[in-house]
This record gives sequence, structure tokens and C-alpha cells, in this order.
Amino acid sequence: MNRMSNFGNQVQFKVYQTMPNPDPDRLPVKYEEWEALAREKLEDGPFYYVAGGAGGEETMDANLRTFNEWKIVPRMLRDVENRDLSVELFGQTYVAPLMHAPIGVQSIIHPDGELASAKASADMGVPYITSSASTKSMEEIADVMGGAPRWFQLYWNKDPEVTASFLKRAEASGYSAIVVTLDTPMMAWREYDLKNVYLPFLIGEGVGNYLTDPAFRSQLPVSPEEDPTAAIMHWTHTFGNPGLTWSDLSFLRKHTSLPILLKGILHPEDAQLAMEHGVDGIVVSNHGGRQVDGAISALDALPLICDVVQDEIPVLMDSGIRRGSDVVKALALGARAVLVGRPCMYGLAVAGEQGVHEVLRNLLADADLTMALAGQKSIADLNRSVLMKID
Ligand SMILES: Cc1cc2nc3c(=O)[nH]c(=O)nc-3n(C[C@H](O)[C@H](O)[C@H](O)COP(=O)(O)O)c2cc1C
Ligand SMILES: CCCCCCC(=O)C(=O)O
Repeated sequence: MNRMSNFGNQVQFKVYQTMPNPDPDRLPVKYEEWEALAREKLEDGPFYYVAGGAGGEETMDANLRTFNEWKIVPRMLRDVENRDLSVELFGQTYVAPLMHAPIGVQSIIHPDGELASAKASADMGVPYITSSASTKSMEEIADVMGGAPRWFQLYWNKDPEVTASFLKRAEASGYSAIVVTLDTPMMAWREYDLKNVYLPFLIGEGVGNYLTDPAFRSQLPVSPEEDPTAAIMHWTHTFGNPGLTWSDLSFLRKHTSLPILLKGILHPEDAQLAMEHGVDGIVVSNHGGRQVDGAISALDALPLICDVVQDEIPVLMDSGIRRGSDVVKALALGARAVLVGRPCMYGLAVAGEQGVHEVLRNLLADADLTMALAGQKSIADLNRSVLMKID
């Protein structure tokens, strides 16, 4: 039997066993409850850094609302006893179409930070995408994951030597794809962070990958150990590169043989350009509503982009995945896999590695059960006929 088809039953049994005498310390099941507990654990600064969006949060809200506008239309009598949630991407088979989104500065959420999230993902067989802005270095994160699947997310530094060095280090430490985030060459107008006067990078969080990088260090007049403030200031000036254009993509291709995915694509014409420039995949994303307030929701953008891409390269998506039904809807609209962001961070805040593990496990179980009850046994069979849009 496929490994994934057990998740639903495991969770059901656990819930039913604890029903007569609920343990008050039991970890939450509901997304909203994880978020509420995270709110209790974290100070205003870190909590709103995670939970907040750009501007008036119109796009962040739209990300969730558009999932509700699509309805699953279940089918019956289709033998769904054995389900297959596995997915193949770039020649590798993954247990499920779910990945841990790249998330930086996790030390503001839990002292174990990215190491906890990476270990939980590795244990679940869920690929972990290490952020350039991780508190821990990409090598430390790779070390705790053993041979488990991992990708690396690149913030394209102004200094080409640093960008090339990151790509080289990612290959050397066993990352098997590069996700280039294009929507954050600079931080957006984030009202909670401005109100709270909270930017983790300025207190040295999330720069671990840089401080250990030989190319980054070679640009500093003195070492970061001697003058941490100067190192952070140098980072703020070089972190993002708003001057990039499509023709610059050839630089990345020259410096890595790994598959390259572009994250932050929302316009169908950019999807077309991505293919013309030979990229290997696309992540439809508005960064969880954290960058352009007023931008199209990721789920609205997804089918428009899939219509252009026509399965020539894999299209992944994130921004708004909260429950198993969201996973099924995104896949039915053309995504090959989805990335999970804030839910994992609330799990991390509440219970460290165990919390992330529980969030991922529940999400997988929920997706598996939703597939089964909708009469779908393989993600390859999912298509738009499974859904209906209610405006
Ligand atoms: C606290 C936080 C930090 C993030 N850091 C990064 C990052 O370093 N690199 C990146 O590409 N995306 C980053 N993201 C965006 C996520 O990868 C993903 O696009 C987003 O969380 C999806 O939206 P959702 O959380 O609403 O599901 C971050 C998101 C959050 C909440
Ligand atoms: C100076 C911008 C760094 C942003 C890195 C973390 C991130 O992507 C986020 O959304 O927050």
C-alpha cells in the first residue's frame, strides 16, 4: 500500500482515542488554533513579522478568499481504497505534492529555527526549501537533514560573486534545485513592522548564510566577528538587486547545473518569458501577500499561468495553503505541487520541531482524506473538472 494512504487513518484514530478525555496539552488540529497559540507565545514584533502582509493586507486576505470561491465536486464509486499522492519533479519522486516553503529568520520564532523545520520536513519526506535569509547556514541545515530532499532558495545578491558562491555552496551541500525569488528585491511596505519598529535583519537575525560566505566576507573591511554592525549594513546594501532583467538569467545558468525555478511569477506574460529563457519551473506566488498589496491572489493567477505553460515545465504554487482541500484545489487548477508557509511557522512557534511535524502530518492526512472522499485516487487524475467556481 502506498505510504501516503495511511495518513488519514492515523490522524482519525488519534483524534478519536483522545475524544473522551481530551488532553489540554494536546497539539492543535485547526489552523486557526495554531495561529492563536503562536500569538500567545510570540512577542508583537516576531508574531506580526510572520502573520502580517503588505499594506492593507488586501492580497493576503484574497489569497484565502479565492480558495473558498472554488468548490470541489466529489465523485462516487471510483475505488479509492489505495491512493497515490506521490509526484515526480526533475527526475525525483517525492512522497506527496507538498513542500516546506522557503522562510527566512526562523530564529525569531523558535531558538532551533530552520534546523527544527528542516528535521521535521525530512522526517515526513517533505522537501525543505532553505531560504537564503536563514539564520543557520545552508550547510548546517543540510547536515541535520541527512539524505532527505532539499532545495535552495536564492535571493539574488547585488554582488555576482556572492550569488555564484551561494549556488556553488548549495550544490556542494546536496540541494537538488534552485528556487530564485524574484518578488523581493526589497522589503515591501509592511505596516505592522513599521508600527512595531521591527526588522529582524537589523539585529543580525537571518544573515547566517551571508556571514559564513567566503565571497561576502571578502567584501568586508573587517570580519563580522570584529564589526557585526558593518557586516549587517553591507548586507542591507547588497541583499537585493532591483536592477535585474530577464537577460541576467543566463548568469545563473552559467553557475549551476541544477534545475532553476522562478518564484513570484503572477503574470502569464512572465510565465511565457520564463519558458523562453529556459527556466525549469515556476512557482506562482505573491509571497503570502507580503510584497505587492493589491496584487492578484495566487490561486487566481494559477490557471492563467497554466494555460500559457501547457505542461511544458512544472508549475508550483503557494500563498494561502491552509488545509488539505486547498492542496487538492491548487493541484486541480494545474499546480504540480504546493509550498506551505505560515502554517509551518505557527507549528514551529508552538512546539518547535514537533509542531512543524504535526502541521505537515495533519495537512498530508487531510489532503489524502479529501482526495479519497472526492473520489480521486491519484494526483495525476486531478483536473479542473473536479472543481466549480462560485462567485
Ligand atoms: C516569516 C516569513 C518569511 C519568509 N521568508 C521568505 C524567504 O526568505 N524567501 C522566500 O522566497 N520567501 C519567503 N517567504 C514567503 C514564503 O516562501 C511563501 O511564499 C509564503 O509564506 C506563502 O504564503 P502563506 O504563508 O500565506 O501560505 C516568507 C514568508 C514568511 C511568512
Ligand atoms: C530585506 C528583505 C528580506 C526578506 C527576507 C525574508 C522574506 O522574504 C520575508 O517575506 O520576510
